[in-house]
Amino acid sequence: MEEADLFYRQLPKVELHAHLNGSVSFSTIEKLVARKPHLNIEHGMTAIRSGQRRTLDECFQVLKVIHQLVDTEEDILMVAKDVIREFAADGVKYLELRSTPRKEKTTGMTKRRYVETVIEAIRQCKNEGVDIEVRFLVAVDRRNGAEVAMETVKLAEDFMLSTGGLVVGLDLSGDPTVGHGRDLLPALQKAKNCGLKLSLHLSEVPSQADESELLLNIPPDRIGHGTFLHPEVGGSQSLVDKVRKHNTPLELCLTSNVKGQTVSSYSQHHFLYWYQMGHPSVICTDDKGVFCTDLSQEYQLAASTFNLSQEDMWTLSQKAIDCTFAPDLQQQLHQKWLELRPTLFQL
Ligand SMILES: CNc1ncnc2c1ncn2[C@@H]1O[C@H](COP(=O)(O)O)[C@@H](O)[C@H]1O
Ligand SMILES: [Zn+2]
Repeated sequence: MEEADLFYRQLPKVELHAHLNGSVSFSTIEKLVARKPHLNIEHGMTAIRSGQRRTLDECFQVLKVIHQLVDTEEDILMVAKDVIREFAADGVKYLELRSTPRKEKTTGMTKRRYVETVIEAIRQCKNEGVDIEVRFLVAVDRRNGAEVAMETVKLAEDFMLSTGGLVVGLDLSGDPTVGHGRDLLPALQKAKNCGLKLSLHLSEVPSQADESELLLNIPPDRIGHGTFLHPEVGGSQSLVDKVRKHNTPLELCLTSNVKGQTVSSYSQHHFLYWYQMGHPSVICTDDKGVFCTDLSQEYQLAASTFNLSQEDMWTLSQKAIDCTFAPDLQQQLHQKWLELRPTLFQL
């Protein structure tokens, strides 16, 4: 392994934006395919390799293929445990996973059981001594509308209260070209009021300025992507001001945006805009399986693209601790970072 690779792998990291089914690795896909040969799914259908580009719409098709492969309780348990172990092996010390409980008829289990299964995976990894803290965000898929969103919020609230703090929040995701955030506002507001933290995908595609304006008024606790918020790309100063006023951290996923073609190249990524402003910006993977990446690679890409030093990247990873939805763990994580620092900078 090259020295730079080793540095980014050993760098302790925080992952805040990872969709469970988008994070399924090649080796887990192989196990799933072996369980379901009749589906005739090949790996080319579940991932977008280096140098390949897809439209965002095609990315959602890929996620649908993965959903076909991950459709029983055993699958979900295996996938969640594999994903957690892989993040841990990549040097992630704190992970916030998010996933959408699917309709009972597509998985044979209730949405409640779906969430319980992911929680079980988190608990099993903890008992096995995997060196990572994991928290969970229940995801609302915007394509399913207001009523399902409200049900999901209730489910998330129940789990927040019954899991001793493992469920910390709610994610809003799904195809950004479908539906309007306005309809989901009551559900999101309710989530916020009952103490769930909110991470919302905002302005992932152009022409969502109105929706973003509305959703930023809630306000969310973190923003996923925010690709088109700033004026240079069709957003507006008023959107930027809102984000700045609340100091709302952004979850930035370089490879996801480049492969999904909402950003034309790494050097054009809006990471630079926010980072230069000193705004809290957290590098994340989004869907490490689909986009064939991992968090160390994303850190390394940001460093090489924007000419940042290892020291800069250290600071970026350390600051991400303050953006987690687990305030009870932040002090302990800072301590861990301080303990690990000497070994890293001796390389
Ligand atoms: C690429 N950009 C993206 N934009 C918006 N939503 C995305 C996404 N990538 C993934 N998801 C959301 O995560 C689900 C898959 O994981 P789970 O089944 O929930 O674990 C997708 O169906 C979509 O709702
Ligand atoms: Zn996402």
